[in-house]
Amino acid sequence: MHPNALLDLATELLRQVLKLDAPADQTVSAFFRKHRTLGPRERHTLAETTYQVLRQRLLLANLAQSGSGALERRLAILAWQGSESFLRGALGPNEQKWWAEVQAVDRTSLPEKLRHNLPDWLAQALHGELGEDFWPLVEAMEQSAPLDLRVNLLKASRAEVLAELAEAGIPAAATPHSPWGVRLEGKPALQKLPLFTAGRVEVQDEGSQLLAALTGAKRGEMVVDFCAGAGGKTLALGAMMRNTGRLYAFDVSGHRLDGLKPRLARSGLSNVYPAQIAHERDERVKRLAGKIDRVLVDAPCSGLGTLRRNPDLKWRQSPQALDELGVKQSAILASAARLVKPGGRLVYATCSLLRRENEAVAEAFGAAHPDFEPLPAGPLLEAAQVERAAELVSDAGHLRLWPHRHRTDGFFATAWQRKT
Ligand SMILES: C[S@@+](CC[C@H](N)C(=O)[O-])C[C@H]1O[C@@H](n2cnc3c(N)ncnc32)[C@H](O)[C@@H]1O
Repeated sequence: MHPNALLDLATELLRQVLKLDAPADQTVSAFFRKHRTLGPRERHTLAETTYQVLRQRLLLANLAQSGSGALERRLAILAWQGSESFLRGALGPNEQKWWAEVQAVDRTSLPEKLRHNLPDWLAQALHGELGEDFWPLVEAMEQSAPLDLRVNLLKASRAEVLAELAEAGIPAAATPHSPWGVRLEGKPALQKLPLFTAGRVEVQDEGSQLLAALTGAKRGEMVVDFCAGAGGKTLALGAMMRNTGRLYAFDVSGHRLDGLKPRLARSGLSNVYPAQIAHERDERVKRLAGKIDRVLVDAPCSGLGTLRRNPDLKWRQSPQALDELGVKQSAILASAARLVKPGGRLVYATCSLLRRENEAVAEAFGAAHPDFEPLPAGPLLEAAQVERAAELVSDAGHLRLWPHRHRTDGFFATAWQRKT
C-alpha cells in the first residue's frame, strides 16, 4: 500500500477511536473487518499508532498544535509506529519540516501533565496512592504488556510447555510468582500452535492467575465464579479443582459467557456450569445460598489496572462513573457473600488501581459483615504454591499488584472466611 494511503487510513481510524464512544479495541477490530485487504504489518502499524495516540494524547495534541491539516493526521504522524522511512514517503515538504521541528522538542522540560498524559482526577488519585512511585507507574503504563500464558495442568506441566515453546523457537520463561505461568518474549502468534489449539495453555496475565490462586479452589468443592465474563479465571479455577466438583460461572452478560465456550472446549474441563443471571439477586443465586465452598467476585470495575492494554480507559472513565461502579461493586459483593457456606472463602477482586474500588469496598463490606473474617493474602498465596508471595501483599494484607513493581496488570484481591 502507498504510504499516503496507509496514513489516510490511520487518520480515519483515529477519527473514529477518538470519539471515545466505544472501547478502542472494538473500534479497531470493526475497522479491520471493514478493510479486509490490510496485511498483518499494516494492521500492526495502524493499531499500534492508534494506541500510542491514546497513551500520549495530551502530549501529542500539544505538539500537534504547531502543524496544519487534519488534527488526526498530525497525531498519526507524531505517534507513527511503523517504519520511519515509510512514513516519510507520505509526508509533503511542509509536513517533513514540521515533523523534524517537533522531533527536536525536549519532552523532559514539558509541564507534568504533558509527561504523565492522565486526566487531572486520575493523576491526583494516583499521586495520592503512590507518592514517589507515581512516575515509575506512569513509565510502566507506557510500555506494552508482556504476553503471559497459564499452563493447563490438566493437559501438561509447565516444564513440558516450556520445552514445546523452545522447540517452536519461541523464547519463554517461568513467571516469577504464578505456579502455572509462562512469560513469552515478544508477541508471537499462538492461535495456530498445537499448544494453544489443544488447550495446553491459555493466554492470561500473571496477575489474573494469582487472583485465581488466592481463591484456593480444591478437588471436589462447590465453587462460584460470580462475574465470570469470558472465563479467564473460571478456567484457572476449574484446573485447580482437577476437573472435579462443581464450578458455576455466573455473569449478567450472555455475550461474554459465550466467549467462554470455545475456551472451555479446548481446556478439557467438564466441571464448569456457565449460567447467565439477570442480576446479582437472581433466583439461581438464592437457591445456592450457604452452599458454596469458594466464591470469587471479580467485580466490574474501571479497568484502570489494564491501561497498558486499554489506554483509552483513562479517557473514557470519570469520577461519576466510579461512583456508580462503587454502588454496583458493593451490591454484587454483598449478594455473592450469601452463597458462602460456614468455613467457606469469599474473594473480592478488581483490575483497578484505585483505593475507592478496592480497599474502600472491602472495608465497607467487612464493617457490615462481622460474620466474615478477613484472611491475610500471604499465607493463602503460599498455600497455593505462589513463589515470593510476600512481594505481592500490601501492608493491610491484600494482594496488590502493580505494573511497575510486578510487571503484571494492576490488580487487587482480598479474602474472607465465613465464620462457622
Ligand atoms: C472484570 S469482568 C470479569 C472478567 C472475568 N472474570 C475474567 O477473568 O475474564 C466483570 C464481569 O462482571 C459482569 N457483571 C456486571 N454486573 C454483574 C452482576 N450484577 N452480576 C454478575 N456479573 C456482573 C460483567 O458482565 C463482566 O463480565
